[in-house]
Amino acid sequence: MLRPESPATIPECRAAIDRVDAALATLLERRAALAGTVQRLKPVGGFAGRDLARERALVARMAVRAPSLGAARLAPVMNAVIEAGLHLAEEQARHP
Ligand SMILES: C=C(O[C@@H]1C=C(C(=O)O)C=C[C@H]1O)C(=O)O
Repeated sequence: MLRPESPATIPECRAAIDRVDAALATLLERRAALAGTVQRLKPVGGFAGRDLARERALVARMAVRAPSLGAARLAPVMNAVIEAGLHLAEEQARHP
């Protein structure tokens, strides 16, 4: 995890945001790889095997760690993340 910072100027804030985005990109890449492995292991992978109950549960767990955003704001973010992973997995299944 990145250590918390309290930047005071716009350039400092933007530099701190860029550091967070770099960490997010690394985590998103790792997440997509793990979610892709799950798609290959599930009896029905990809969009056809979507598990909305699990998606709601992971959003609820994340909301505990991100209380300002809360589940309602995290849900569309994670929906986009999950769908990006499913699109990638389906593409990789078509072109291994
Ligand atoms: C990864 C899975 O497949 C899908 C993708 C998910 C995800 O990216 O977190 C969650 C649930 C499923 O819709 C899974 O079933 O665990």
